[in-house]
Amino acid sequence: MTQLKPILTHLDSIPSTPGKFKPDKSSTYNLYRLRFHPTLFPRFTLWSFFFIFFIVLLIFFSSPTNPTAGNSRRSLKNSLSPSPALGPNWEHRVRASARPRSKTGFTVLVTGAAGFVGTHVSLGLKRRGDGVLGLDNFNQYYDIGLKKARQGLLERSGIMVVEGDINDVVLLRKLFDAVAFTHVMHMAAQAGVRYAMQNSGSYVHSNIAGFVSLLEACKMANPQPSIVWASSSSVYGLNSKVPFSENDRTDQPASLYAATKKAGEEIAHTYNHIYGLSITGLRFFTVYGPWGRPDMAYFFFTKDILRGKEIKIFETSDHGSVARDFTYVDDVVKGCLAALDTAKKSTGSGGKKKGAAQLRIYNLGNTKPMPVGRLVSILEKLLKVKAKKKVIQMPRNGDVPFTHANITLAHTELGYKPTTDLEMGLKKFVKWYVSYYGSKKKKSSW
Ligand SMILES: O=C(O)[C@H]1O[C@H](OP(=O)(O)OP(=O)(O)OC[C@H]2O[C@@H](n3ccc(=O)[nH]c3=O)[C@H](O)[C@@H]2O)[C@H](O)[C@@H](O)[C@@H]1O
Repeated sequence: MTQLKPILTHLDSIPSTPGKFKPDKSSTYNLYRLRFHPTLFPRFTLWSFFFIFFIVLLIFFSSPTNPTAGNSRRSLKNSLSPSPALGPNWEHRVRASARPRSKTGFTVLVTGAAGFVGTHVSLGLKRRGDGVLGLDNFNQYYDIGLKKARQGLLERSGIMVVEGDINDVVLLRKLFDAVAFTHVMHMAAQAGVRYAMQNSGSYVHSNIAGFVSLLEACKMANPQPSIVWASSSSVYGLNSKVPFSENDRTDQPASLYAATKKAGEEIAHTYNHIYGLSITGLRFFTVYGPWGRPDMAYFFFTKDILRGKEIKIFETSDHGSVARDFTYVDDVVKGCLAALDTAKKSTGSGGKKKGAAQLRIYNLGNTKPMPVGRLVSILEKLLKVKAKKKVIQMPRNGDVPFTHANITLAHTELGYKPTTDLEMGLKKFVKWYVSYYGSKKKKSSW
């Protein structure tokens, strides 16, 4: 993002429509002279060749026809670009945002703070008096307008969201220099199961390289923070034993997304083992709710039902229903905060381990899997619109036929107890959706 700026600034001075370009007199005069001066002709040809080549390059790098490619280029730029000049005023705001209300409050860095769960977790922490600093790269995976609106929500609660990528090591160092974070709530990720078939690089960039970059910053910090991060139910992959328990095998992921989350769990093990970082991974089960992600089925089904557009309901190859353990976001937030509250301190400092540290994994699900068809009929009832449904066989796109969480461990150790059923959760979602987009079709760009 930061490296895009100079290019965009430059582009600002280039007319978008050549016909609208009004060169000043001197340049017209010079061009005139260049064009008709016989000795300068070869130089002009060379010059114009370079100019056109440069313009083509600019167009190629600044206006991707393929948002996917644009995304990965943008992420790459984020990681390579120098951080913006971050002055004393910036540091002052960063510190103010991260300062807890009481001495016992936590000082938390929330990555992916403008994301769906990141926003809710940030608000939950702030509400109870913890200091929260957000970090988000505002990538183009889905409507940036929605992310900016979430940022507005956070800012109104006194939470600053720094715009930057977890791969930006200079920025991370600045943040950790400015604030002694007691905890890191790591929610930043390339989410979505099916999109991995379009943009594999962004999963590696955010979920693997980005995670390592963040852990590097945490390991060097003094004191080291405790880390809670978002893993995924997708790590259970093609397992058929239900419900899914934390000690079940997780070695048959069905998507690259799942594979990168599984890799994250192994990476967490390494940083815990070598550097004494206290790390807790939370396996979220299809989290939904207000301010949700437009790429998720419940969200775009709502949009399409309201627009009278056909929706596709996946079924298994033997015509069985596909089911998910849909989990309401407020329940997940409670699990996240409980994980933070029970996290022990990291034992190392400045890159050196001083003793064994805590390493945990928990399922945060609802324990009541629902067929996708049932999700759709609840939406139809709430929206008072009949959906145009088409049942098709689940494409080979990384989806798994069902998920079902065993939450005994989270219940015992975190006191986690989901209380929102799908009807109630979708009712809250639809209420938000209609207030945000209107009951007709407002521009949700997914
Ligand atoms: O639990 C998780 O770990 C994952 O949950 C969701 O992934 P998913 O459960 O696939 O959620 P959706 O993409 O919203 O799909 C929900 C259900 O609708 C189905 N579906 C999806 C799309 C569609 O057009 N039709 C359809 O029937 C899917 O097969 C799935 O059963 C999130 O998108 C992931 O980021 C997250 O990590």
